[in-house]
Formats: sequence, structure tokens, C-alpha cells
Amino acid sequence: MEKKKHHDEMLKRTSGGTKLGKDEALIKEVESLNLDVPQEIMQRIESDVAQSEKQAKISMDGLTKALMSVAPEYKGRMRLSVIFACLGEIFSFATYFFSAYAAAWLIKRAGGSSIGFDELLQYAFLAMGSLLLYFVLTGLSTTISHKTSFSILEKLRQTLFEKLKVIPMGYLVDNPVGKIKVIIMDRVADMEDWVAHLMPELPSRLLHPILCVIILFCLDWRIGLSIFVPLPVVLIGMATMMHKYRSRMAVWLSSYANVADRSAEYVRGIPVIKAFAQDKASYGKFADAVKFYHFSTMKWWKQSWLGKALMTAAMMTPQIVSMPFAFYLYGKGEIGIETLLLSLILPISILPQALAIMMSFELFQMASNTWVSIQELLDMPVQKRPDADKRAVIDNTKGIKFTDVSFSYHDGTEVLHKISFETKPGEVTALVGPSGGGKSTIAKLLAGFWDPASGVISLGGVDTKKIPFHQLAEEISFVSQDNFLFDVSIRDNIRLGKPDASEDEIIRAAKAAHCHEFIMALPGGYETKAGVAGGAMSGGERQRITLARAILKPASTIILDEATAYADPENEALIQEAISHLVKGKNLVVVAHRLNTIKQAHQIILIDKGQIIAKGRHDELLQEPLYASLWRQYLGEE
Ligand SMILES: Nc1ncnc2c1ncn2[C@@H]1O[C@H](COP(=O)(O)OP(=O)(O)OP(=O)(O)O)[C@@H](O)[C@H]1O
Repeated sequence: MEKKKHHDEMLKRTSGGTKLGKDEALIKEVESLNLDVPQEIMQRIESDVAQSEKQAKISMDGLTKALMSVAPEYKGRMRLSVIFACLGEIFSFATYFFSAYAAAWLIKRAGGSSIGFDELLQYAFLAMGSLLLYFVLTGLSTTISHKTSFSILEKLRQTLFEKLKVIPMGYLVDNPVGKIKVIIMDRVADMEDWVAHLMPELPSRLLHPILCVIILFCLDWRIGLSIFVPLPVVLIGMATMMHKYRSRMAVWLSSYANVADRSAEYVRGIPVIKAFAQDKASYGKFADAVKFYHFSTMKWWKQSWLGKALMTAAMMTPQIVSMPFAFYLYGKGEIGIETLLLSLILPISILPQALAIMMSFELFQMASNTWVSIQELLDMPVQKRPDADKRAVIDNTKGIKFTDVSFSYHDGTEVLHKISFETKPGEVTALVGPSGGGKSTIAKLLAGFWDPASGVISLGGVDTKKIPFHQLAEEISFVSQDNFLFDVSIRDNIRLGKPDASEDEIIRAAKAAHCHEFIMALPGGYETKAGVAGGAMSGGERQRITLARAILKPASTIILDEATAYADPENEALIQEAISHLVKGKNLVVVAHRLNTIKQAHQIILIDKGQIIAKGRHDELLQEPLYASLWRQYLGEE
């Protein structure tokens, strides 16, 4: 809900008022293609269509304001760049203006007029001077805008990095590192064209045609009007082009990502494909991804080419009616040679601006698409905690307490409903239940990955929201199925649990986690880099290294989230035994699938559909049908 509120606020800030419906027809068409477009890609298409709806609500002005709100200190410089660009455009316009007068002088002289040479010199000097000033001013504008844009983008990156420190850790865990890197590095870099060129140049590009129209109206209102004849064609072209443009572009982007995913998967999976003779099936998936990419490219192109061609043609020929009309008026003696020449030259001078304005529209589509993902990260709710020096006083005789805790992920669907339970230090609490019930979510909330929407989680009698991040990290040792090892020595990977640990302590922890022997068997022993050894270690071995790290850490609470999932039954029993020794005086919370591992737990909490169904010891819970059924499943009776 919170997130949705944030997003609506963002849209309010950037809204240009456009509304776009969902592209149901396209979604149906994709479904009817009979290509192997995976379900997740279909969902991505729908969400990209939804993204294009968000994007449609971003106006040029809104985008500029949103961007400048990140770096308000650069507003002044950006304005200066715009002023220089506009002044430059006025002088560019003056160059055409005085050139027309110089040409008129030549024609008049050729016609026998006796006007003085100094007049020509004057026009030539003014035209050249204007041109020079145009170059100087646009040069200044571009220099300022480029310098400023790098500063703005740097500030934007810093803001995003700062944000990473305060957003829920769960967001970082849930999103691949690559995605966050793409937002902070690539997406921000993609904004450069918008910041360095379009933001300062667009007003000046629009100024030139406006000045032309004003002058032509002043010279002769009929010629001024005639320049607008191609306008309806421009508008029709634009409307045709923009119809579903964004959603088609979003689908095209999805299909491009799909081809990239499929080709990477195909190349990575070649050994398996060959071993299992799966060439046809795997190649088929890749081929379908390419066909789908072709389909979406054509869809986007067919949707926009006619409108784009019409718009370009009409924008490039503003003189199509005004030119013959000006000749006609000149022939009738109603306008002078200066007016005739200006009527011919000024509309032509619009051409480079018209092209630039058209490109601006395309670049704006790209920039607003990019901005949606940046803004999403900027709008992430933050986790507020006391400063590191305001340590909380944790009473280690008290355990963990959940009081009416409810929670929902970003989509707003509540996945935990009023969860309440208590643990005692020195006891093992096991969370069990069907898949998707909410066990891991409870573990992550306790570790502070996310904040509950309502209710209180306390540790040692203190609300975890009142414990500084650093202190909570010291108090909790979290071991999950994802065994992240840094590319440093195995010794340093274990030492992370206690930076000042002695060699003896490290080896003792490794022995307790049953990984000492296989580490010693590695060519470099404890010196082996985890990255180098990574390929040679099994999932279970990696898991035991992370367990050794957790065992070493002097934390008051240990959370094992399916931490023994990869261990074989024999090792698992040994690890369980090691952990049970360690638990003395600590809170141990275990999320478990294999019920035999928690049979002896002091408290078993049965969770289903985000609710606590029952609590008790193994024997007591066997009376509970759901637990009894899980137990029978474990014994292989169901
Ligand atoms: N990062 C996430 N974003 C959105 N929804 C999520 C996320 N993680 C879990 N969920 C949803 O929350 C609910 C509870 O999931 P959770 O992983 O806590 O269950 P679980 O009991 O641990 O399941 P399992 O035993 O399969 O690991 C599920 O409906 C799941 O789809």
C-alpha cells in the first residue's frame, strides 16, 4: 500500500495527464502466436505494458522537474545553459534574417537600383556577427550543460547508493545484483542525452520556429497562416505514430531481453543439452524467442512507420504552400523582395529544428521509460533505525517475541496475518508448514530484511525497529539456502562471522560445521579462494562453510532458513548435533522441511497461508491433522 501511495505521488509529480489503456489486443495476439513464449515473459509483457502506462503519465516537464529535484543545486546552471541556448537561437535566426536582406540587396542592384554598397556591408556584417554569436552562445550552453549533466548524473548515482543503505535489505536480496547495477550505472547513463542535450536545447529548438512564425505574420499575415497548412498532416502523423507506441516499444524491449536470456541459457546449458540429447527442445525455445523478437520488432515498426513518415514529410515541408503563395503575392506586387526572400528562407531554416524536435520525442520516450525504473528505486520506502551509537540495551534472558505481526511484499497482498509467538533463550523453535505458508518471510522479518506492516517484533525485550542496523546484525546470525561466499580465502569467508577470531576458533567452527576435512583436502587448504574453489565445491559444502561462519559469530540469535537443505542425511545429523551444542543460551529459529530434523525442537510452530495453525511439541502436534499429514508425507506414507 505504502509503495503504491509513493508511486501515485510520483505520478502526480510527473503527470502530464495522458491516460493509456492496457494493450489487451496485443496480449491476445501474442497468446495466439503458438510460439513458446514462457508464462513469465507473458507476465513481463503485461507488466511492461503497465510500465508503459506509468511512463505515459510522465510529461516532459514532469521528467525535468523530477530529475532536478534530485540535484536542485544545479538548477541555476541548467537555466543558464537554457538561456545561452535560446540567445544562440535568436542569433541563428538573425543570421537567416540578415542574409535574406543581403540577398535582396543583390537582386535590387542586379535590377538596376542604385542603393549604396555600405548597406550590403552592413547586412553582411550583421549576418556574420550573428553567426559568430550563435556559435559562441551555443558552445557555452553545451559546455555548461555537459558539465552540469555529469554532476547531476553523479548526484543521482550517489542518491541511489544512499538509498540502497536505507531500503529494506529484502529488496537487495530479492533483486539480482545485475538488475540493481543496471539501474545505477546503465539506466542513469541512459539519461545523459536527456540531461545534456534535450533539457537545455529543447526550449531553444522550439524558439526558432516560433520566431519564424511571428516574423512571417508580421511581414504578411497571409504568408504567416499559409505556413500552417501542413500542420494537420503533422498532427495526424503524430497521433498515428503515438497510438500504442509506448506499449509496443515496451513489448519490443521485453522480447529483446527474452532473446538475451534464451541465448545465454542455451549457451550455458550446452553440456546438459548434449548429455540429455535435448538439442531440439532447447534450440526450439531459442528459435521461438528469436521469432517472437521478430514479431515484436515488426509490430512496433508497423505501428509507427506510416505516422512517422507522414509527420517527417509534413514537418520537412513547411514551405510547400507558403512558397508558391509568396511568389504569387510578389507577382501581384503585394509584397516586396525582402518579404519574398524571408518567406522562402525562414521556413527552410526550420528544417534542422524540426528534425531535432522529432528526435526529441523519440529520446523522450526512451528517457521516460528509463526514468520509471530509476524512480521506482528512489521511491522505495526506507527503514528508519536509530544511529549506530544509540545502542539498545538487549536483555539476553528474554527471547524473541512476535506480537500481531502482519506483512505484505511490494504487490500489497498480505502474506502474514497477525502472527504472534514467543521463544525462550536456549530453546529451539521450528517453523514448519506447507510451501508458501510464510515460514521464510517470518525468518526474514526477524532478521530485519523487511519491516512488518503492523505489529511488533522484539528481541531481548526491545522492538527490533529501535535497534540500530549494526547492532541487529551483530545479534543475528542468518543462514539461508543461498550460500553466498565472497571471492576471498575460505578462512576469510569464515572469519566474517567474527573478524578478530583466532586460527583455532576458525578451525573449531569449521570442524563443528563438518567442513574442516574437505577444506584441508583442497589444494590451498584454508587459503583457497572461494571463487576458485567454488566450481569444485558441492552445494552442501558451500552451505557448511556458511554454517561455520554462523557458528563462529557471537550472535544471540541464530536463524537457519532451510540451512541444511543440501546436506546429505549423514552430514545433516552431524550438523544438527553441532548446532544443538551451540545453541546454549541462544535463540535458535529453524525453518525446516525435513521434519525429522526438528522432532526434538522445544517448540514447533505450524504455519499455513500466513497464519499460525498450531504450536507445541512434536507429539502434541501429531493430533493436528495438517501436521500429522506432513509427518506422514515425510515418512513416505502419503
Ligand atoms: N520476495 C517476494 N516478493 C513477493 N512475494 C513473495 C516474496 N517472497 C515470498 N513471497 C510470497 O510470500 C508468501 C510466503 O512465502 P514464504 O517464502 O515465506 O513461504 P515458505 O513457507 O517459506 O515457503 P517455502 O517452504 O516454499 O520456502 C508466498 O505466497 C510467496 O509467494
